[in-house]
Amino acid sequence: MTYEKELEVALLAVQRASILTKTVYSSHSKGTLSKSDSSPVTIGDFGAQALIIASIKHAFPEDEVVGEEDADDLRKNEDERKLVWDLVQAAKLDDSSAEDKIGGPIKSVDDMLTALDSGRSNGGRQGRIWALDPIDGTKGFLRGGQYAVCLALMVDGVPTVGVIGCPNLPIDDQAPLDSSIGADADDKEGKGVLFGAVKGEGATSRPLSKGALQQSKKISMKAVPDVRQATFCESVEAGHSSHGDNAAIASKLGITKSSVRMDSQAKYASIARGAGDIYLRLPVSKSYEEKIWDHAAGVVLVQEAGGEVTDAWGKPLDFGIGRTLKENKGVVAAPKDVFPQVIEVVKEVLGVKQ
Ligand SMILES: Nc1ncnc2c1ncn2[C@@H]1O[C@H](COP(=O)(O)O)[C@@H](O)[C@H]1OP(=O)(O)O
Ligand SMILES: [Mg+2]
Repeated sequence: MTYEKELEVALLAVQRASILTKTVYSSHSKGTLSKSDSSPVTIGDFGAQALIIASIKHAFPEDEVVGEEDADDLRKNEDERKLVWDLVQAAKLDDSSAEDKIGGPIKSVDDMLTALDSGRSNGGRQGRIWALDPIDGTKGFLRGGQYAVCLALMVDGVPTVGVIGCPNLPIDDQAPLDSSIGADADDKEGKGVLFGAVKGEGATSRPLSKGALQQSKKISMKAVPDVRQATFCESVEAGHSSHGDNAAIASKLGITKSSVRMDSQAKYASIARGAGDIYLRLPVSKSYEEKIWDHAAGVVLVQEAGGEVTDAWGKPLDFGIGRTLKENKGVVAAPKDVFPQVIEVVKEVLGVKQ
C-alpha cells in the first residue's frame, strides 16, 4: 500500500488530538477564548493543532503544514498558554508504541509553541503539504453538536491522504442520519469515529476510542437508484451555505425529505459511509474564499468512497493555489452515478440567480 506510514501517522495524530478535544468539549466552558463571534476559537483548537503538527514533524520533518491557527495569541497570553499546555500534556494514546510513532509527548512549552507556529505554510502546487483543521465546526463544538479533527496530505496540490476524527458521530456506519445525531453532551458508548482514506486505496472507518488499524472497515457511498430518495446534508449555519438555494435544488431534484444539518466535515464523512447521500455547500457571500483545511480531508474520503466533488459550477477544487480555494465557489459532493444530475440542477438554480 502506498502512503501507509502517512496514513498511520495521520490516524494516530488525529486520534490523540481528538482525545484532547473531547476533554475540552465535556468541560463547562468548552475552553472558549474571547475572540470574534463569527470565527470562534477555543483552547482545544490550539492544543489539537500543536499535537498534530508535532506528530507530523516527528515522522516527516521536511513536510510543510497549512494549519488554521498559530501561536501569536498564546505567546502574548500566559494564562491561555498555561491552559493549553496542561491540555497538551494530558492527552495521550493508551498504547505507548503508538505514542512513539508520533514522537511521544511534547517536551516543553517552547516546543508546543514552535509546533503550533509550524502551520504557516502558504500551500502551493509543489511537494508534500499537510492541511490541518484542529477543530472544524467550532460553532458546532460550542453548541454541543458535531465537530471534526481534520488532516490531509496534499502531494503536488492533490489531496492524497485524508483523516477525519468525529468524536460525536455514531460508530455504526449504518446509523440513520438526522439533524440531532450525536448532538448530546454525554460521551455515550457507541460514539466517536475515525475515518481514513488514501487516493487509489479506498476509505475506511474505525472506532475513535480504539484506533488500531486492524479494526478498520471499508466504507462506501450508498447507491442512489432514484435521486428523489436521496438524503442531503448542509451546514447548520445559514451564513456558511445558502439554505434557500440548497432547498431549491433539492426540490428541483424531487427530494422531499428535509435536509440533515450538521456542522463540520462530519458531512463529508457521513455521505462517504452512506449515512447520507449528497452534500451541498452553496455560497452565501460572494467574497468568501473556502479554506483548504475545511475540505481537503473530506474530499479524499468522498472520492475514495465512490463519490465526486466539485465546486458549484462543476469545476474541480484547486488545492494547489494557496491557503484558500480562491478559484472555486461552493462545494457539491455526491455519488458518481447521480452527480451529473445534481450538478446540472445546481448550475440551473445558481444560473437563474445571476
Ligand atoms: N461565509 C462563509 N462561507 C462558508 N464557510 C464559512 C464562512 N464563514 C466561515 N466559514 C467556515 O465554515 C466552516 C464550518 O463549516 P460548516 O458550516 O460546514 O460547519 C468553518 O471552518 C468556518 O471557518 P472559520 O473557522 O474561519 O469560522
Ligand atoms: Mg473549519
